[in-house]
Order: sequence, then C-alpha cells, then structure tokens
Amino acid sequence: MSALASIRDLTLTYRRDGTAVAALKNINLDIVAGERLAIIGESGSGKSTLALAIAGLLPASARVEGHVDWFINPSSTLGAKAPLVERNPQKSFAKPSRPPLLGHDIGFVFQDPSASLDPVMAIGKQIAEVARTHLGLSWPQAYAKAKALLQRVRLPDPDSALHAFPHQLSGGQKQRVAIAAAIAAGPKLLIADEATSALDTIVQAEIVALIRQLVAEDGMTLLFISHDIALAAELAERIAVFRHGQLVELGTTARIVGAPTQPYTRTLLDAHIGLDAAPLLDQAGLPA
Ligand SMILES: Nc1ncnc2c1ncn2[C@@H]1O[C@H](COP(=O)(O)OP(=O)(O)OP(=O)(O)O)[C@@H](O)[C@H]1O
Ligand code: NI
Repeated sequence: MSALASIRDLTLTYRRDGTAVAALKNINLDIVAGERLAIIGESGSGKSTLALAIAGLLPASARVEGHVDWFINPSSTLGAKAPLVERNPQKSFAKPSRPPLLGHDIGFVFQDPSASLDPVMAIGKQIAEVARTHLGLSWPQAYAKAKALLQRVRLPDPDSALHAFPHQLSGGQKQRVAIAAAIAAGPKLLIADEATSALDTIVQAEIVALIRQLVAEDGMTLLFISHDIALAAELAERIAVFRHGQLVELGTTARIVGAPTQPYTRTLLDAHIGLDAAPLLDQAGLPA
C-alpha cells in the first residue's frame, strides 16, 4: 500500500477574540492512494478543519503544528487498488513530493455548492476555466471538456446546461456542477465535505452513487466527510472517527460498523440504529 498523504502530529488552533480554540489535536493519519476514506464525527469535532488543512485552505487565524507529507509523483498508483490495513503505518518509504495544488491535484466539494460556483458566470465557462487553467486547454477544447463533464455528472441536456447560470438549477444539479468543476483537472484526491448534507435523501443517494462512480472511473482517492455514519459506511472502505478534535478510532468500514472498540463509535452507531433499523453492514459497500 502506498500513502497519497501522511498527516503527522497535526495540531491546529484557531485564534478568535483573543481566545484559542483547539480544533485538531495531534492527528496521525495516512490517506492511502486509491482508497475511499470517510471522516465522521459530530458537529465541531474538527472534520472540516482537517479537510481545509489537507487542501491548504486554512484561514490566517489558524496556527498549525505538525505536517502533511504528500506523495503525488506522476507515476503514483493512480487507479491501483491498495490493500487496506487497520493499523496506520508510521513509516513511509517513499520520499515526500511537492505540495499539492488545489484544483489540480485536489478537487474540493463543499456542502453549499454556491460556495464554489460564481452566480454571474455560466456554468460551462466555470468548468471550462478549471480545465483551461490546469490542463492548458484552448477555450474550444475546454468547453468540449466541460460538456463531457456535464454528461458525466448526468446533468440533463448538457448543451444548453453549458449556458445556464447556477440560480437556474436545483440544489442537486448545482452540486453536480460543483463536482464537475472539482474533477475537471483530473485531481488525484477528491474531498467532499458534507457534500450531500443539504440535499433530501433521494438526491443525497444519487449524489453518493455519482461520487462513487466518478471516483472509480478516474481512479481518484476520496476523502468523504460526513456526520452521518450510515452514509459514510455506504461509500467508504475505511472510516476515521473524530471527536473533540481527536482521532478516536480508525479502521475498515466493516470493523468500525461491526466491532467498534470505542464507546463513542458505539454511540454513533446506536444513534443511527435508533432512527433506522436497517443493518449498516449490508450497506458497507463490501462484496456480499
Ligand atoms: N475559522 C474559525 N475560527 C475559529 N474557530 C473555528 C473556525 N472554524 C472552525 N472553528 C472551530 O473549530 C472547531 C472545529 O470546527 P470544524 O468546523 O472543523 O468542525 P466540523 O466537525 O467540521 O463541524 P460541522 O459538522 O459542524 O461542520 C469548532 O470548535 C469550531 O467552532
Ligand atoms: Ni464541517
């Protein structure tokens, strides 16, 4: 197995009104190339902070200790299936590479698609611009790419959708466009931070299926952030449980769902089972 990124001793504190908020405490976590990894935990547990730290999007008020090492050499294991182990490897054998470029190496999808879409620019141009900037395409090539991406995210009538503005689309359609823009440059890592949380359950399931398909087709690594353990179990091969800025438990989805070692993980599972009796393991995305 090879790591795409190794997070080492990451501690992060926000300064706000003269007080310090500890958002992440001594996090050690490897993101395995090609895996689907979910980060779960309740509100305020530090999930988004971790995502922003990985993507290099932290606000200036954040004080960071520790580091993230990247292994994004061109010959890396894109598309290869790495075996998953329970333990976090503390040794990396490869030399760290250059830091990643947002948009180029990392695609980021936010909960609110309006956060990444420009309200006064046609969506085709927004997607084409990503392809132009990062892939060096001409405008006609970039528009052709944008149209193909709108087809891939299954937006109806991609030809006219190219000229649509975000306000003309439903929430689910906007999120499809945001995903198209996020993957336009062929990033190795796709980060989805509560990307389906604002959508109703049917649309949510459709977007989860879409993310799963795109990640498989492009051989991307997925970091799926959610407060919903059932949704995470549906999509992810491994789950990392966060609480109060700490990584409390990490393992394969089957192990986390079937035999959690931490009482907090048990609580999250019980809370879900209380709402929906369907056994989580059947949804764990594992071969039957
Ligand atoms: N820009 C910021 N300035 C100050 N404190 C912040 C900032 N962003 C987050 N925090 C604080 O850091 C902690 C972790 O927040 P974070 O947003 O990472 O949690 P989360 O798990 O993503 O929560 P949610 O599920 O609500 O999105 C919280 O206590 C939060 O209030
Ligand atoms: Ni968050």
